[in-house]
Amino acid sequence: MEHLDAVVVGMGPGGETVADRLLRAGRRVAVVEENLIGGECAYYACIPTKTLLRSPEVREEAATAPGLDRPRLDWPELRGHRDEMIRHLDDSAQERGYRDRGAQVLRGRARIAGRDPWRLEVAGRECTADHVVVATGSEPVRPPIEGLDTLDASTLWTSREAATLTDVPRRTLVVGGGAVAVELAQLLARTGSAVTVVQRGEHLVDREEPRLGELVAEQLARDGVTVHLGTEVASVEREGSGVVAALDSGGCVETDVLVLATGRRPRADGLGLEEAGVELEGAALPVDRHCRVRPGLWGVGDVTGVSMFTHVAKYQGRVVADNILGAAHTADYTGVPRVLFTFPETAGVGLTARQAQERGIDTATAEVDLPEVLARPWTHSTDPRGTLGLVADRDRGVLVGAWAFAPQAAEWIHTAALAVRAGIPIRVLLDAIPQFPTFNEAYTVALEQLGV
Ligand SMILES: Cc1cc2nc3c(=O)[nH]c(=O)nc-3n(C[C@H](O)[C@H](O)[C@H](O)COP(=O)(O)OP(=O)(O)OC[C@H]3O[C@@H](n4cnc5c(N)ncnc54)[C@H](O)[C@@H]3O)c2cc1C
Ligand SMILES: NC(=O)c1ccc[n+]([C@@H]2O[C@H](COP(=O)([O-])OP(=O)(O)OC[C@H]3O[C@@H](n4cnc5c(N)ncnc54)[C@H](O)[C@@H]3O)[C@@H](O)[C@H]2O)c1
Repeated sequence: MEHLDAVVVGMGPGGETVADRLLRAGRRVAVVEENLIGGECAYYACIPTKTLLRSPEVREEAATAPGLDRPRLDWPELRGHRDEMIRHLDDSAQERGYRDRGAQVLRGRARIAGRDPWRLEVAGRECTADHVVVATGSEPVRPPIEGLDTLDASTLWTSREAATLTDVPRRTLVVGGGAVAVELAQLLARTGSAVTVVQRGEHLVDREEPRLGELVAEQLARDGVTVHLGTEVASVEREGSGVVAALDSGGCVETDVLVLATGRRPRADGLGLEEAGVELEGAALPVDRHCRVRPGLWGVGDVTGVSMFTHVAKYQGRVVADNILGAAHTADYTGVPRVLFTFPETAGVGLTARQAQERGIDTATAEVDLPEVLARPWTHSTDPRGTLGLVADRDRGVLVGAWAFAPQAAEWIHTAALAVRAGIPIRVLLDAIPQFPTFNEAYTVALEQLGV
């Protein structure tokens, strides 16, 4: 039986980051993937959705830029570009790339078959390793809606089917109100579907500042999306080629497709972890601050349940690779940006005002309307919009959170992300000199409003 330095189980962005770093350091590595090398992100999640959202965004920007007409959207062409971006669901080049770099590529579902040393079984083959990295991602949560089992794949989608869609449904019902629901609702509405969103929570994007949820709801209304808040789908029934969904608030929604966007759960079962003495925390693989589960066993990405983002999976991948290679690295999640690639972009980092108060922080907040205080929104669009909010700790004189709803917020939220992560004093931030005319200038105005 072959012995390796490390086996990486699951080749999404988390697993790929670890494998790449260990291979660069000359380690003997096997990578295991049961579906496509690149993971959910590359084929079914981040890449297709961001690709499909971009053309409608450009169209909107053109429509509000003086002297330009609203361009026509060619769906087959956009879909064709999406297909190229997701490599036509073909990872043979990725497999070849890893083999060329000296990695063993094992195709199939991995199972831990023993420990001391770690022993893995994949499609009837076994190997042992000093290190096993579990990077198996997450899967969609299926809510207990009566009648859901009677729907087939043509009428019941998860984000996977939505992100790889061929034809835009005439009517879509999106169940949920988080990142997946909002991005899909906007992209479907902007490519021609009549979209309804049914969200159980009282706000959209309910992990964020409630004000951000209001702004997102206003935007979806502009896009023609009907949003039901504080509502659940009680039951569904087939009717002809479509579906009728009964709402718990009374009334019903007729749709061609129902998309489940009700959260994701870490995918750690069936790996033989419990048999190896590892107890899961809920569905998540519990890791310490070095992303270690046990000596020689590591967890990376969505499976850890820490924060389900590609950038977090990649960060944890860097942390694990450093620790395996002997450079102790402790993970710190204080400045993780959370972006929705809607138009305008929606971004948050750090704590909401409520979370800060619950932690006993003497909290100061600010909210600025960007067109009121800046030149940039006006040079950018004839329909200038945008809001920036800040959350500060008065005693420490630092930012603990920020949120924004504005063009390009995905980029400039990183100013706040760095400030929160590094604890940059507000007096230093106030003495910074942001470029004129940019959205970044909003920080100076909002920081002054804090009065800290
Ligand atoms: C619609 C949608 C849009 C998103 N957009 C963004 C975005 O814009 N930005 C962002 O940061 N995040 C986004 N996310 C979240 C992002 O996709 C995940 O956080 C990211 O993919 C996690 O990476 P990972 O490496 O942990 O797992 P994954 O990408 O899920 O990869 C895990 C891999 O492990 C494999 N695997 C699982 N079990 C086994 C096994 N037993 N044996 C072998 N292989 C196995 C799977 O086949 C898969 O390829 C989005 C998510 C969704 C659903
Ligand atoms: N741009 C990005 O970075 C991006 C994009 C998409 C997804 N993601 C990540 O993927 C993960 C999953 O996203 P998500 O939006 O599926 O999950 P989520 O947990 O963020 O949101 C789920 C939402 O669905 C609602 N909900 C749950 N059950 C419901 C029910 N039965 N009926 C109606 N509403 C219900 C909840 O109130 C919640 O608002 C998140 O961690 C997210 O960060 C990131």
